Amino acid sequence: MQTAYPVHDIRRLEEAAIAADPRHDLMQAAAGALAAVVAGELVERRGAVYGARVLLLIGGGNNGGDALFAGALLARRGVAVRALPVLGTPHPAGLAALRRAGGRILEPLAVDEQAETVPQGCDLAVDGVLGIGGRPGLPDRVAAVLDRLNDLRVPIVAVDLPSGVDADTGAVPGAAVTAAVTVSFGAAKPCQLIEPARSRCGRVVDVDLGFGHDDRLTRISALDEDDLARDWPYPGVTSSKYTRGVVGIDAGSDSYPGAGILAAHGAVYAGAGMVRFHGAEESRRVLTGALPNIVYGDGRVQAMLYGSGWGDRPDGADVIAHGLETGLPAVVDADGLQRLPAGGLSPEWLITPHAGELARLLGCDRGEVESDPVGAAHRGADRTHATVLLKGATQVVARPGRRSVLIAVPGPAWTAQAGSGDVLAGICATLLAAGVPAARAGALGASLQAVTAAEFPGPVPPHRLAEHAATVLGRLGQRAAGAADREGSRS
Ligand SMILES: NC(=O)C1=CN([C@@H]2O[C@H](COP(=O)(O)OP(=O)(O)OC[C@H]3O[C@@H](n4cnc5c(N)ncnc54)[C@H](O)[C@@H]3O)[C@@H](O)[C@H]2O)[C@@H](O)CC1
Ligand SMILES: Nc1ncnc2c1ncn2[C@@H]1O[C@H](COP(=O)(O)OP(=O)(O)O)[C@@H](O)[C@H]1O
Ligand SMILES: [K+]
Repeated sequence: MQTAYPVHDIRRLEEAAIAADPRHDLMQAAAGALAAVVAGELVERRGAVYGARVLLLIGGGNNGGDALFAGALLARRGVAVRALPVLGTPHPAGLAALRRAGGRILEPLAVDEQAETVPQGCDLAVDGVLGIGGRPGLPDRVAAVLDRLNDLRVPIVAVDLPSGVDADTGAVPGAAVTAAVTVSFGAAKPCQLIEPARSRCGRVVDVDLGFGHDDRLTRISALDEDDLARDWPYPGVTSSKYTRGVVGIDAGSDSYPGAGILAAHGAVYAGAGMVRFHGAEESRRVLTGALPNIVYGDGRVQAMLYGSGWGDRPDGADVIAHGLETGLPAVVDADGLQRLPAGGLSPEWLITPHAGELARLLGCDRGEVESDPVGAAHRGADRTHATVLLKGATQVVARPGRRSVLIAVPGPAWTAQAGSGDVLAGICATLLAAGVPAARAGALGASLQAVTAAEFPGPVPPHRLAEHAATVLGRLGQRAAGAADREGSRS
């Protein structure tokens, strides 16, 4: 699990670290770590540090200061360092340090000349334009320099974060750096975890600056495959179908029978103890042949799924309202999302909108949701009183009244196809039926689908991907059992 903090919290952590030890010079520590990473890249890419040519892109804040002090350290190791001020007035002490070490400061040139100053044969560029003080987007003249670096295939090491991205939301609304490596100081920023900024970071090196923690921090916590393997509710030696959980599925319609079929595949292949199908007649006909283990009579159920493929089902709102009265946890997906009770749901319920569906719930544009998925997921949870899994390139889980969020393991965009959402809803309902709390169910379910798509890449249809998820769970379960055995033999 990796945890990022919003910029205002990172500033608080910095202040606390400085207050705790005023002599600890954070900028020198940052610059030292940055220089070491750049040196490592130079060795990897050209075999030696000495004699390399490095261009520093310098903005007017402390991010530029980090780059200048790192440049001074590199110059002392025989690197030909040139600094190009591209924004604002460069950090004066950093400039002086670079000069003393033998680095060259290029004249800030006229708007249309900046791009020409990128030297031929430049081995690497350092992006010290903007850090956590940056507003997203970069002026055209900086974009021109980046284009030139890109044309010359010069790799960029970003200082703290790639300049131009929105550090808190992960949005990339204008020109921005695409880094080969990002050297991130003190704590991870949300842009390291949220697309499209995440892909702009390249390899991330986290540098510890001795920041502490406190309970007021907003945590943006990203699951990894180890978390998925450890937290999945595998059957134990004494499990029965009831302890594993009975999933009730009310999904599909005569117009969209596939959704019911796909949701049932998701539930079965995610390991439900039993699946009771209460959905469309048309879906049933296929399911009896395809998945003969599914039952159709009324009986015990531990979690429900409503809404996938309902279309314009007229009694949908009543079905959900009745489900709420039973007190069982449930997933509400797709068309069910337009039929939520005015009084809201419950935090034990998981709703699974994509950006368009959440925008409709919030009465805003899809673009607004996509440009700040964490913020939008919060608003969705607060509005519906339910736990929200916002689907998309980055899958965010938010709980009502809670600022911290979970982010699922990222996966390839192969899952961006009709029917994936239905399978995912079935997977999440299985987790609820097994007793997993709604937030963890959303994060684990989305992670399983992503990890499966990464392991079985290509245009695999969603019901086949569901089958592959069973294979992945088998593998993860063995790994988790092995890890538990090793842990047991140590203690
Ligand atoms: N404060 C600390 O304790 C530490 C800070 N460090 C560095 O300091 C950075 C933050 O420094 P700053 O707060 O000075 O902020 P930045 O270096 O991100 O730059 C802020 C400056 O750029 C201008 N600016 C912002 N967005 C712009 C845009 N889109 N176009 C044009 N100009 C824009 C602002 O007006 C401001 O003058 C961190 O990212 C990190 O690199 C490190 O040295 C580690 C310790
Ligand atoms: N760019 C992307 N990269 C990775 N996964 C994606 C991307 N876009 C969508 N997904 C995932 O694909 C699935 C699509 O679900 P959804 O849009 O609800 O499809 P449907 O409702 O048609 O079944 C979700 O799990 C979503 O998070
Ligand atoms: K930067």
